Parts: sequence; C-alpha cells; structure tokens
Amino acid sequence: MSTITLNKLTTVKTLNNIAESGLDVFNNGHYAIDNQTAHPDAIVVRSFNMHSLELNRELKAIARAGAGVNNIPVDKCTEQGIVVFNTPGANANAVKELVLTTLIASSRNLFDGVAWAKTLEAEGNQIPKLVEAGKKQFVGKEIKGKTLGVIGLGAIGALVANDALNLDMEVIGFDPFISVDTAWNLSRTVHRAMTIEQLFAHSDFITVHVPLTDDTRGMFNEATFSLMKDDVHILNFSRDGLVNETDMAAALESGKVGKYITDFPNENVLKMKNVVPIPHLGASTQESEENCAIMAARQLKDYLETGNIKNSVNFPNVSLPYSGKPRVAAFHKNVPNMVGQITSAISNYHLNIADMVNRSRGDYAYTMIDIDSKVENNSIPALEEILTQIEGIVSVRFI
Ligand SMILES: NC(=O)c1ccc[n+]([C@@H]2O[C@H](COP(=O)([O-])OP(=O)(O)OC[C@H]3O[C@@H](n4cnc5c(N)ncnc54)[C@H](O)[C@@H]3O)[C@@H](O)[C@H]2O)c1
Ligand SMILES: O=C(O)CC[C@@H](O)C(=O)O
Repeated sequence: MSTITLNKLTTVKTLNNIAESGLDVFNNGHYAIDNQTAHPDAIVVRSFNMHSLELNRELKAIARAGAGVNNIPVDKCTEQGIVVFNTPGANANAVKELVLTTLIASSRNLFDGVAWAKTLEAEGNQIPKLVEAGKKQFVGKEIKGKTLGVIGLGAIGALVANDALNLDMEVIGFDPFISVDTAWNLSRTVHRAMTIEQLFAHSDFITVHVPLTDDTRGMFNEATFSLMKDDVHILNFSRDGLVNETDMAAALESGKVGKYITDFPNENVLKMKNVVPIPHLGASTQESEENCAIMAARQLKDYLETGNIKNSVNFPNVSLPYSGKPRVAAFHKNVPNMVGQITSAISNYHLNIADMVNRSRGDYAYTMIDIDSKVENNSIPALEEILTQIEGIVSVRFI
C-alpha cells in the first residue's frame, strides 16, 4: 500500500527515443523530462523491457507509445496502483503498409533478387546479360486470387484485411474477441473463420496481429503447421514469442512453410532458410512515431492533471469533468463497501462531496471524488493517511 501526491514539478522519464512532438505536450512549465532520475512520477516507453526494472514509489503511470505491452510488468503495476496506458491504433497504418509491402515483395522473391543483383557489381558490361540469364531463379507468385488468413482483427488486422481485398485477394479472418468497433469497420467480404484450424487449412498467406499472452505464445508450432497448406507464407509483425522457432526452422527446411517474414530477428531466426528478417520496422515511420508519442503523452498528462483514465490496459476508462475542485483519486480492491468507507472518511473530515465516479475492472476499482469546499493543504496528509489505512486501498492521490 502506498500514498502518493502530485509534486509541484512532475518528473517524466523516457526509456526509449520518443518523438519530440510527444514530449512537447509536457512543455507547460509543470513538468521536467529527466531520463536519469530513479524517482519519476511517470514513464514513457516503447519497446524497452521493463520486467527487471524496480517500480519506484512515486511512479503513478506508464505510457507505452505503441500497442504491445508485453515489455511492461502490467500485473505488478496494477497491484501498486500504477496505471499503464497504450496507444491503440496509433501505429496501425504503418504496420499495415509494411505487411502488404512485404507480402508482395516476398511473394515475388524481391529481397533475394535485389541481393543477388548487387553481387553482380564487378561484372561490368556483362551485367545485363547475366541479369537476363539469372532472373529465372527469382520467378515469384502473384497474390491476386490467393487467400490471406488474418489472425487477430484489431487495429492492424482489420486494416490489412480490408486492403488485401482491394488487392484482389480472398481474405479469411479469425478473432473470437473482435470488438464491435472493429467489426463495423471490417469489409463484409472478409470471410469469417469459426476456428483457427479453418483459417490454417484455407490460407496461402497467413498474417498474425494478436498480442503476445499466455494464450497466444507458441501458437505457430509443428502441430499447427501440419494443418496448413504446403508452401504457406507466414508474416509475423506481432511478437517473436508467437512462434516456436525450432518448429519454424524445421518447417522452412522441409518447405512446409515457404517463407517466414518476421519483424523480430534473433540468433535463431537469422539462421533459418527462406526467412525475411526485418529489423522491427513495423511502426518505424515518422507519422506513426509522432502519433504514438502524442497520444501517449496526452493520456499521461490528462491522468496526472485530472485523474481521468483513457486507454489503460490495467484500469477502467474513467472520465469525470474536471472543475478545478479538490479531487481525491483512489485505487482499491474491487470488494464491497470501499466507496462507502472512502466517502465516510471524507465526510468525517467535514468535507462535502460535489461529484464522484467509481469504475471497476477485474479485481481492482478506481474512485474519484470531487470535494465541494477548499481543503487546507495542511489537512491533506492526515486525510491521505486515514484513506490509505482503509483495508483494500492501494493508493490515494490528491489533485
Ligand atoms: N511490429 C511492430 O512494430 C508492431 C506495431 C504495433 C503492434 N505490434 C504488435 O501487434 C499486436 C496487435 O496490434 P493491434 O494494434 O492490432 O492490437 P489490437 O489490440 O487492436 O488488436 C489485437 C486483436 O487480437 C485479437 N486477439 C487476441 N487474442 C486472440 C487470439 N487468441 N486469436 C485471435 N485473435 C485474438 C483481439 O481480439 C484484437 O482484436 C500488438 O499486440 C503488438 O504486439 C507490433
Ligand atoms: O515502438 C516501436 O518501434 C515498436 C512498437 C510496436 O512493437 C508496438 O507494439 O506498438
């Protein structure tokens, strides 16, 4: 259990390179960007692995400028009342463009062909003749009329599915947890696979756009490869852990998998036959980096300044219009009578409640209470102390 209060100058630490336009959001005199501090109030991160990082007592929130949060110890953050945000959809177009680019380029053996052409540099005026003689080794396949299986129809998967239809592909999608918003945006001509096995059986190309979780880890393995068409091309712009790399290496050797296009090279991947290793470039566009940084920073700033939560992966979305009245924001266990105990403690202090909101998510809940009278600065620590002593309270903040 920890008690936290907002400092005069709020310290934000960045663990990766974050676009300037995002950091500019904090440029109002109330924040200090300090990448050396061990006591940040907030962290902005991209892919930095935070699992072995100590979460300091002052830390209130972490914003992931991107989609995947498997580099963040989300459960530990929840237990400590640290809000984790991500930026849904902010880099989806960048990833979609690279998926479609590499889908076509690898089907046409473009990467191998270009690499081969460069080896001819020393051949002088023989180059055109050698090109015409050698190009037959790179004859590819068109994607028109082929079937693309899309696993995960979220922000990226839905964009890929819709645009692949416009490239005259057949598209089959699988997502048992599809959101209503995405379902509305998805073309009606995307075929719905009722099981992932159905998708495996019908696809010439498979692209995966799901988060890495305990359920999805290793979903591409010897058993699932055996359900796929021979020479299937697999595109992985999601996470390396979705693929059993030993099984993938064997499937590429045997030709069961014709090509493996992955955004996650490592020492195993680079040894594989017919692999197309891309150095994690899915979200690496100026537009996407700016979109993610600005969205992450705005969400973080809003939370620090008003307590409102939008796009958190571990706490509920909560919005209470901020009137400037003193506000108590409390994280607590999602158990009976927490709100009753918090409001009683406040009224016992002779403070009147103007407005309040309570939302729960899983085992935890968040309550914000606006107080209708001035709260003297010297009484805040005592009230904080009383609130934090309530059993089930994780953290309390006065805004
Ligand atoms: N290569 C990159 O640079 C890059 C960039 C952005 C995202 N990503 C990765 O891509 C993933 C997807 O990103 P997004 O923005 O589309 O996320 P998203 O949350 O919008 O979509 C994920 C979708 O996967 C679905 N899903 C979850 N479990 C599933 C399962 N077992 N089977 C089928 N569908 C399942 C969800 O219902 C959701 O619709 C991220 O989690 C991240 O790991 C990589
Ligand atoms: O920050 C990046 O460059 C990659 C982000 C990407 O992996 C994500 O999950 O959004």
